Amino acid sequence: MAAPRLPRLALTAGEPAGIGAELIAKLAATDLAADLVAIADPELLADAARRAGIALHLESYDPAAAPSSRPSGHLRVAAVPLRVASTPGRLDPRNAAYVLDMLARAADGAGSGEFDAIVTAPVHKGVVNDAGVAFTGHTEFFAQRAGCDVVMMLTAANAGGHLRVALATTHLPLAAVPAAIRRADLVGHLRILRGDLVARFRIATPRIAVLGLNPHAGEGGHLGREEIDEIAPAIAQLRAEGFDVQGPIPADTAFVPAQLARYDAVFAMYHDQGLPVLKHAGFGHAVNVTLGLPYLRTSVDHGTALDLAGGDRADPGSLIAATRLALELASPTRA
Ligand SMILES: NC(=O)c1ccc[n+]([C@@H]2O[C@H](COP(=O)([O-])OP(=O)(O)OC[C@H]3O[C@@H](n4cnc5c(N)ncnc54)[C@H](O)[C@@H]3O)[C@@H](O)[C@H]2O)c1
Ligand SMILES: N[C@H](C(=O)O)[C@H](O)COP(=O)(O)O
Repeated sequence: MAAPRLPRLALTAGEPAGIGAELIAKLAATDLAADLVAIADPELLADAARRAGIALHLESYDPAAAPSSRPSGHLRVAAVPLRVASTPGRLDPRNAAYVLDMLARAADGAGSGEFDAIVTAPVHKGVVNDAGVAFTGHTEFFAQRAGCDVVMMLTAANAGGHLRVALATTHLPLAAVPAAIRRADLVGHLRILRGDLVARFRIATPRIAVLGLNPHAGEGGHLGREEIDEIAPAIAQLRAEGFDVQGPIPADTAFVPAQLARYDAVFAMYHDQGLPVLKHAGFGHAVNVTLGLPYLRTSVDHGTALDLAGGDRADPGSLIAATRLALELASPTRA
């Protein structure tokens, strides 16, 4: 019997002034058995590899060629040209279009089944906005392009298991969060979270902890009403449908080990309620997964690290973990 085909993964190189190209060169230098296609400027990749002292052999990617694994140090590239030469550590809004072109190429390829999953290196949200394009992150970009609602979840290996933190809201100012905590949205996002925990993560009956928004989950309404008006009704609706969803749980104690052991995932109300805990536990090896897309997308747990760009100082641990997770979870869509 023929061996199952490896999933074909699109790797986007992210902000050119950051560490993305170096990370991709380091990933290519591993012996990870995968059908990897970098989406990037080939010269930028070659330059990053040289600066990091990595022997990288780039080949041009032919979408019609049979999927194949690659020898260590080899990488196929779907070329997207930089708009202007890039200097490590120096953002240039003129290259925002390059960043968006890479994401669009990956999204279109994944949407058409050319790629089984997308793995993204970090982008700089600010410089894309400085270029005049409203952009809050990959998660929202891919959701908008696919025309669907999504959930951001980060996962990290934890003593004896996995810490998974999903977010009710993503990249918005803290002042805008309370207005975004709405029963219907919470129900929709919890359905996506549960659906992908079952379908992709193979957890038959996921147990989900839903956090409160306010201190002590609102203290019975004395410290805020979102728990009473929006979060508890969303939980009650889903519990009536048979979901194993508990809460609203006070966020300050939700992450103590005895509590965490009861759940497969924690659903936090906002970015900096959930992600500092996850990154404290697993920074450098955790993975960001976008749930709800028609294809799989994983990413690193860190940013562009402009302070490290242009040498051999970036740790590729999270990109390697994101690639491994994509290989594990992606279902090949082509024969
Ligand atoms: N997946 C993504 O695209 C993603 C994720 C997070 C942040 N960002 C963006 O990155 C930009 C910079 O964000 P930031 O400065 O808050 O966070 P950052 O993660 O870039 O840097 C935080 C600290 O971690 C270090 N660091 C980050 N990655 C590292 C690596 N691989 N190896 C070793 N050290 C590493 C940096 O040197 C810095 O000291 C922002 O625009 C932010 O929006 C993008
Ligand atoms: N919220 C993510 C984090 O803090 O790691 C990060 O900003 C990346 O988000 P996107 O994957 O949406 O770009």
